[in-house]
Amino acid sequence: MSDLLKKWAELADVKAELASRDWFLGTSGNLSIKVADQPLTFFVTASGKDKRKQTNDDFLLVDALGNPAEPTHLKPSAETLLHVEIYNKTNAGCVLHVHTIDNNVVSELYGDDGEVIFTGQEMIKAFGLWEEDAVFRIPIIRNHAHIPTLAAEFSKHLSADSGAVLIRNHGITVWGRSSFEAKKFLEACEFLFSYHVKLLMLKGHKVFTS
Ligand SMILES: CSC[C@@H](O)[C@@H](O)C(=O)COP(=O)(O)O
Ligand SMILES: [Zn+2]
Repeated sequence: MSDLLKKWAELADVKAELASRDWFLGTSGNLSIKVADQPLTFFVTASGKDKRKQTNDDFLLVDALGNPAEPTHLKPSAETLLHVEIYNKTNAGCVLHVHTIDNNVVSELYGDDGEVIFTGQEMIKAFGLWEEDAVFRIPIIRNHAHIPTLAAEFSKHLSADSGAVLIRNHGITVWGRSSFEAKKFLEACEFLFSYHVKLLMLKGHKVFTS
């Protein structure tokens, strides 16, 4: 198998796994994997597709500006510019973006604070934070409809080779050095969001019934 096909297969595997979690509702979500550094090329999901389906049109190769790197009838994801920012500013190898109810609820709950903070939970070790009192922060940015504006705001939070940013009432974008790391980050984020939302709901319930 060529290196290009290996990258395609790697991204297809991640996509299938996220689909099995039902994280691509209503054609939402986009994924990418870096293929080469100089010049930058990466596979990104084609825009507007049902990402739960597996087809030969799932991904296309794009360049450092997010434009198709070879002739194709496919359109790169509407949010390709965010992927471009990540690959240009970090050593990330893979970028994952999903819309879930939990990530949207958390982004709205803490949107005015500009970040959500997690501490005292075993799961934050997934982000490489091993100290008992470690704190994990996820920035929350406004959901600008104008993608270059969204990408510019998103870009301010790109200082590490792995990380996560919530886009308010939209979704989460996570990146990692490898597809393994990006998926681990995404799963850990969604675990924390789901835990937090359930805890708040139960606490509210307790307040009302006690
Ligand atoms: C209901 S999908 C909304 C889209 O604008 C976008 O947010 C998204 O995640 C998918 O867009 P896509 O262009 O398919 O990558
Ligand atoms: Zn989106």
